[in-house]
Amino acid sequence: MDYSHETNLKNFRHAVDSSESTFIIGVAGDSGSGKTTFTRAIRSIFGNNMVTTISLDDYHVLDRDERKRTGITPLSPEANNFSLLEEHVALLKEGKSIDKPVYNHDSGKIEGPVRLSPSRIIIIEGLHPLFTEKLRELIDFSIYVSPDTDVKYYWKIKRDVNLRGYREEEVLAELESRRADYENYVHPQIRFADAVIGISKSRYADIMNERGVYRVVLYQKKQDRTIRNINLNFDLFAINSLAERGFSFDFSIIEKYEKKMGALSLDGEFRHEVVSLLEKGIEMQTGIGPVSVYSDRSYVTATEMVELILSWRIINRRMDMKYGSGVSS
Ligand SMILES: Nc1ncnc2c1ncn2[C@@H]1O[C@H](COP(=O)(O)OP(=O)(O)OP(=O)(O)O)[C@@H](O)[C@H]1O
Ligand SMILES: O=C(CO)[C@H](O)[C@H](O)COP(=O)(O)O
Repeated sequence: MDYSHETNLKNFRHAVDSSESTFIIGVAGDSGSGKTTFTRAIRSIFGNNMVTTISLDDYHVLDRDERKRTGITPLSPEANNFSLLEEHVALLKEGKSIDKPVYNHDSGKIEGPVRLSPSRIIIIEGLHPLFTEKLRELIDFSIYVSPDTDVKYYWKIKRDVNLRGYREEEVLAELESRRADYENYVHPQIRFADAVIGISKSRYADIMNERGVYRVVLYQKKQDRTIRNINLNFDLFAINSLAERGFSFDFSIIEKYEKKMGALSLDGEFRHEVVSLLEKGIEMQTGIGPVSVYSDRSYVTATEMVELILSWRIINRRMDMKYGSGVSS
């Protein structure tokens, strides 16, 4: 579908295309917490060629053997080159290319460098995107992904055993050996994030469910203004007569991380019609349509709802940076 005739010049696509600087999104969280999964969804919502992702694993300075020998975990600041990362993010923000190292998860070795030229949006995802003040200044919008321990352990074991060649006992031992560094160096970044995604077991499904059904709470700092409100469409008649799967939601304002935050809690699976207005809004703003990830589905999960809501929030932030209060004119 081509929405270009419906968009005025002040849309997200125009804001992104006409700007010299790169919009930087930081996605922080523990290993196996769902950062890559979430980042991949945002990329497909915005269009893969508009967004480049950088994994902060590439900024490890100790390879796997060195970490094993010294007992230093990848979560420790000593295992990572933050000054190179800061230098690179600053260059990318100015639209300049970088020569980036590469951490090879198969061999456990540091390789490269490879040349990387920035696209208009860059997502830096990893253990420490919000670790230093300089990084926090450079990042325009930040997300912390925070699944409960039982969910995280299940995901991490499944991923590392099936895709990274580890045995379950090795993954559990590794998780145990990282616990203190997680608490000391990774989790404290949560208070700097613009949005926090909490994930826990759904009341409608087991942790080990194939459809990805979880309870997801989106904590967000208050926004000064929105470019336009987009309704979610809870049609009670359609829900009563059509929905065959359960869901629930609630919203409250809570005091968290020393500030007031909105907490939107979504659980279960929602009829696709609920998010269709939101999808249309995103399609019009990005000039990409239909939002290909979910358009042909009867149901979306709470995680997918949050991916769409956060994409809308990112669009708002980018447009606000470009046009400020003149955005709706
Ligand atoms: N929202 C989700 N719903 C269902 N499963 C998920 C979700 N997010 C993550 N997973 C599962 O958890 C595994 C790990 O997720 P992912 O690779 O995204 O984590 P990560 O934070 O990027 O990890 P790392 O930093 O170690 O690369 C995935 O392979 C997937 O099986
Ligand atoms: O915490 C991690 C983030 O993905 C990894 O464990 C870290 O990057 C080291 O990778 P590997 O376990 O493959 O040596």
